[in-house]
Amino acid sequence: MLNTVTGLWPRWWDASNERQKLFLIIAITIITMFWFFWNNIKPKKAVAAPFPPGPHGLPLVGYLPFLGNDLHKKFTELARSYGPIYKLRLGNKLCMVVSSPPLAKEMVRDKDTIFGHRDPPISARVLFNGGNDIAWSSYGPQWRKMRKVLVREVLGNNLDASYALRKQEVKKAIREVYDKIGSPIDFGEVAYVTSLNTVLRILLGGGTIQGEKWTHFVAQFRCHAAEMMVLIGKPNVSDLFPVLARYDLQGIERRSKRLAVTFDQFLDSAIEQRLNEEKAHMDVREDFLQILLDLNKHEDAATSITMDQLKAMLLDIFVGGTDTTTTMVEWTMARLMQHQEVRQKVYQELQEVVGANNIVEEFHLPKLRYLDAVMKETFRLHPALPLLVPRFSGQSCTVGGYTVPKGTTVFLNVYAIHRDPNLWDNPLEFRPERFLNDETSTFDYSGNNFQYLPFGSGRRVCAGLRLAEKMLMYLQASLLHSFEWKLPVGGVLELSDKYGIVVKKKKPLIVIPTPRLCNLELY
Ligand code: HEM
Repeated sequence: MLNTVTGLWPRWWDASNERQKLFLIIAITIITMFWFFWNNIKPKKAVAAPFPPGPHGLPLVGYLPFLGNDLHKKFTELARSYGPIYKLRLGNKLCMVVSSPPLAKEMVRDKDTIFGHRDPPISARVLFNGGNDIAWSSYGPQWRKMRKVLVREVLGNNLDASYALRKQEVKKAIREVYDKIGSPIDFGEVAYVTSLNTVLRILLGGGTIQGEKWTHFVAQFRCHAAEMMVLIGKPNVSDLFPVLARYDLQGIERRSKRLAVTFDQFLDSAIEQRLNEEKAHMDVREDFLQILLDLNKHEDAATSITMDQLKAMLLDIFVGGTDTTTTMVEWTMARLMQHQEVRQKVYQELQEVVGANNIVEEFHLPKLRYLDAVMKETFRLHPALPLLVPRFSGQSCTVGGYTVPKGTTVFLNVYAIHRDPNLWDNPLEFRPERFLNDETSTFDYSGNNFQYLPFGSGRRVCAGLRLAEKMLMYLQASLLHSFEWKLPVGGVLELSDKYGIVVKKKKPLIVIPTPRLCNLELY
């Protein structure tokens, strides 16, 4: 029996071994098939896109200590090492910098609602009605309505109506320069005083404040405006480290609150005076204040605005239009001083289009094609806002295949795009003719070509574009047509810039005017 059993055992063992092998083979096949099926058929779990590359900073402060003073240049330099999109941490804030046309398009055209938000600094939040103006408010119904009111109701049909007010100020500027014929003058100061007067005149100057009273009003406004620009432009520890905001270590919030009250009182008194003029049926010329007061009385919810919105919009137009215009007029003149042959062509065009016995009028402007190219080339090399107004991502998304988390501050580096040798021939050369070529003659300021974005692009493109174009060309053409300008003997032309909310010339442009027009009554 035992023998039988032991005799059977090896055979059974062999057989059972075979069975085990078979079982093993079947099991492996099933597991392999299952694994294959699982990996290939089941819906794939999304693998998160990586973060963009970027420089490492220090704990707590991030890259802040390495930024230096010229943010636009530092950001351009970093793009050479890290590519067209990179990240860096500034204090508590995650920031990204984008500097190529395809990525700019992806951001402000394809994903415009995500990047249509802003993250205003505390100073702007305090000064601009809680950040509920146009420039600082986030994308949403309030911003959409305010922007529509500005673009359609205020600037839409009324720009031509306010031409008389612009003309009055430009004529005044020409007279003032004429009084200084032959002596060196600070061209930026002339441009600033004229821009300030022009913007305030079209905003508030249609009423009865005239003469000495107006001069005093402008002088006061100038002081407050200067402080406002300092407060908005100053890096604030409270913005970079929100946990410290309650201590207001630099006193910026406190000063902004005080200034906000001053502006409020200032605008209140201008509004009150206008309402009194209305009551007394005085003859008031159509300025933006009048248009906005009429909208304040509208019943229609789509266009009516509150008094707070009215004041915020007046400040937006003021801030948007003054420093930017001044800076661009000064840069253009500096470039013309550097390039005599370009200057001669501008004068030749003015001679043909306007003539020596006339002053420049706004209807001449569309015919000044060469001057237009000069301004575009100046904007290319010296965009007034080289990083635009920073955007803020409202939700997480990807750009260029990289993750951009919700709440990231995004800078679009227009300065780098405008000077990119892959996009522009000899990009550092000042050559207005490039805007008269077939390829580039279609470049305009609307932001539709992502290679050229001096006024931004997408939904948040500059809301005052039409006014800006008119003011800039009119002022520049008038100052050029009325005078020859030259550098003082031994004067050196400096073209370096200084970073700020608006990137200005580092050193003032000092030039000497001489009259060009034969008819002295034109001055
Ligand atoms: C040379 C003149 C000017 C330049 C270079 C300029 C440039 C710019 C730029 C780059 C932006 C940001 C765009 C973006 O984020 O994509 C902007 C926004 C804005 N600008 Fe201008 N600007 C000028 C004149 C004006 C004028 C005259 C006004 C007044 C009506 C104005 C009102 C605004 C407003 C309200 C915004 C905010 C738009 C928004 O966030 O929706 N700007 N500007």
